[in-house]
Amino acid sequence: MIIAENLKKVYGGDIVSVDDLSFHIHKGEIVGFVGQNGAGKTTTIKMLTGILMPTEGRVKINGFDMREKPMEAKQSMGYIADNPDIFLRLTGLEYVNFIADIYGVSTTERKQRIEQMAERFGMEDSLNRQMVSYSHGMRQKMMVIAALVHNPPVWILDEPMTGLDPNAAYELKKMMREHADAGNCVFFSTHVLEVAEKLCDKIIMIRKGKDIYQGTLDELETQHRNKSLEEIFVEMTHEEF
Ligand SMILES: Nc1ncnc2c1ncn2[C@@H]1O[C@H](COP(=O)(O)OP(=O)(O)OP(=O)(O)O)[C@@H](O)[C@H]1O
Repeated sequence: MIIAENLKKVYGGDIVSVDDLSFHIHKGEIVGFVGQNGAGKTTTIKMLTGILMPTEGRVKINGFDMREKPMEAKQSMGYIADNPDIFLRLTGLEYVNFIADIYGVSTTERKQRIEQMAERFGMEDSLNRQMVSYSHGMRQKMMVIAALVHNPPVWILDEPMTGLDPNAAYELKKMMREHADAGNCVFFSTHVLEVAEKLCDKIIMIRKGKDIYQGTLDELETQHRNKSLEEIFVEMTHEEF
């Protein structure tokens, strides 16, 4: 459902942020994307979502090539950026309706989805307040609701748990599992290794823009006997200064 082929991104002519990165994410999978600060996770996610054009390589979402069929590719995905501080003058409901209008979601469908997700995140009573008055976590919850209001098959989430309280994080993890189990896929970046450990079918670990591991956590732990994921991560992403 997500195909990244030989992705490369060079900023300003000489900063190689992502370098020859390839992966496939299939139906039914939750895949965690991990790596140190500055490893190239957000840059990769921006290429997957069509926000940034790759310097080299290509992206396919749900069978649609991002260069040739950008509208179809984008229609197939729900994307949560790493910063929820946008459109703060709108109320939560106005923001979600604005996104639902862009995707052409019918009134009945959006009402049902907004109500259902607002209830799961405990946001029912805050939908009519301006987002400027929200806490960071509440803004993050609205980003999740808006990103999923068109019921996209492919979810691409950049550090989605940041700022969420334990209840909301629990709900989102449950939603991710339900979504994958229904024959869709979820790709998300995280610094929280316990989340990756508990939730993901596979992980992709990158270092300086290159992948250093792709596969299941079981395989990784078998390769590094008697070590925790944290110890393995530190060992594999360690840089010589
Ligand atoms: N607009 C830009 N111009 C120049 N360099 C950039 C730009 N955006 C990112 N970079 C560089 O690309 C590299 C990867 O950055 P990126 O934001 O993709 O990392 P990340 O893995 O998401 O990091 P973090 O975990 O801190 O969010 C870093 O060296 C960063 O400085």
